[in-house]
Amino acid sequence: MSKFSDHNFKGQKALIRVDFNVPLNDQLEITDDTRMQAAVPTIKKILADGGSVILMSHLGRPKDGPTDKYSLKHLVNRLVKLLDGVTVKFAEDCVGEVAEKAAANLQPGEVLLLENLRFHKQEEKGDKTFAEQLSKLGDVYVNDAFGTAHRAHASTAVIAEFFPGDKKMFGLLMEAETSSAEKVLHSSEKPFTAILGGAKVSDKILIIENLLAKANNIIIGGGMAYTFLKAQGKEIGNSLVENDKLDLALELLAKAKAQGVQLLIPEDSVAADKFAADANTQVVSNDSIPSGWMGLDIGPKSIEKFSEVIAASKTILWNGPMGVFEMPAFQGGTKAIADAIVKATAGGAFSLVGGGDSVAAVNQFGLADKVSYVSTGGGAMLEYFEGKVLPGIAAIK
Ligand SMILES: Nc1ncnc2c1ncn2[C@@H]1O[C@H](COP(=O)(O)OP(=O)(O)OP(=O)(O)O)[C@@H](O)[C@H]1O
Ligand SMILES: O=C(O)[C@H](O)COP(=O)(O)O
Repeated sequence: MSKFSDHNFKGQKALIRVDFNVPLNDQLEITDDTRMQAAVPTIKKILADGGSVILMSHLGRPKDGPTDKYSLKHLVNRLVKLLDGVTVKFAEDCVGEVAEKAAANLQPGEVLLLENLRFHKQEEKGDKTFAEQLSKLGDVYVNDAFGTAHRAHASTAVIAEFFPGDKKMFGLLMEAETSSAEKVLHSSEKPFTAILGGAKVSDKILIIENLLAKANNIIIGGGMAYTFLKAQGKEIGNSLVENDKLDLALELLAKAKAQGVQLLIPEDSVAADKFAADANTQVVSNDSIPSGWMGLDIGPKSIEKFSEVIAASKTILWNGPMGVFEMPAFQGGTKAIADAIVKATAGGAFSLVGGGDSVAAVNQFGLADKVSYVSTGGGAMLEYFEGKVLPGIAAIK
């Protein structure tokens, strides 16, 4: 493995895996470009050395091949702006003739953005031939995708096999992220509170088990909470649920109790009669969400309880919004939890916020500079905290 800052990229084509999985609205506009901004120092150093840059990333979770909604072409203009007007070319496929030609024609000082890696099924399968095809596009491989480092995919892990030790390295973002996470891991003052929310229930529910060994309090909000509530036999109406995780949820509740960890689940919700910004809403107890309604935010009692626990914490880890914060009617819970974290931070706690949407929420509320560290990793950050060696990191080392 080579050290990024010691490497001179003059005349080289650097193939960088970035995590440009940014949130887009219905008009396909970027609503938060934190992850793109975070990759800029790495890109600029390569261009300043006299090299050229080939960027590859996924966007969302496309299931059926190329889909306009998930095209990285929607990011080109923003990238040009963030790079102060540098030429950014776009290849409509990440492998094959289109990509190879575009890479071959790339001049020093230019950037080429490849189309969404996940338009090919081979990416997530970690296919070797696909990884080798990608590897041919660049002279050196730089992994700067901390947010995707927990995935053992072709572009994040397998590809590293095709570069010799002095031609593969981490980028500046990856270095910064891992050193901040190490700081928290080794200096976590108690009480340590982990706050989890969002919609990726099956991904994140497994992380809770490992957090039980580290945290004093685990707060569950967002879509994830309803799997726990249903497991306890509560009526959750049409709320988000993963029925194959009900037993696991019960097991986690029992384990938390046995280990003396406070696992907090929301008592009430802001429920809606449809998943829409103009839905009818009502605050309901989580004992019984009316049939046909769905919980889209935590309610006032939950906010009060969660805020008390946060106020007494010295280390706070937050991933996943408390509700559908993209819609004003359901952003109250996420905003209140963000405020509680900011207050605790001002009082001396260390707070780390990570995850595409959690970071977007903190930015939307103008609070990003009031927490201790904003990470571009959501799931990746959580897995790092579990002490796992992330595939994207292991592949380079
Ligand atoms: N009660 C809920 N029902 C349905 N969706 C919800 C609910 N609460 C939150 N969400 C949605 O969860 C999404 C974010 O979840 P996600 O798990 O992707 O978080 P994240 O911060 O982006 O983390 P990561 O970076 O790991 O993906 C948001 O789009 C939000 O609208
Ligand atoms: O947003 C994220 O957590 C990363 O970009 C990884 O996305 P994934 O969960 O779809 O693999």
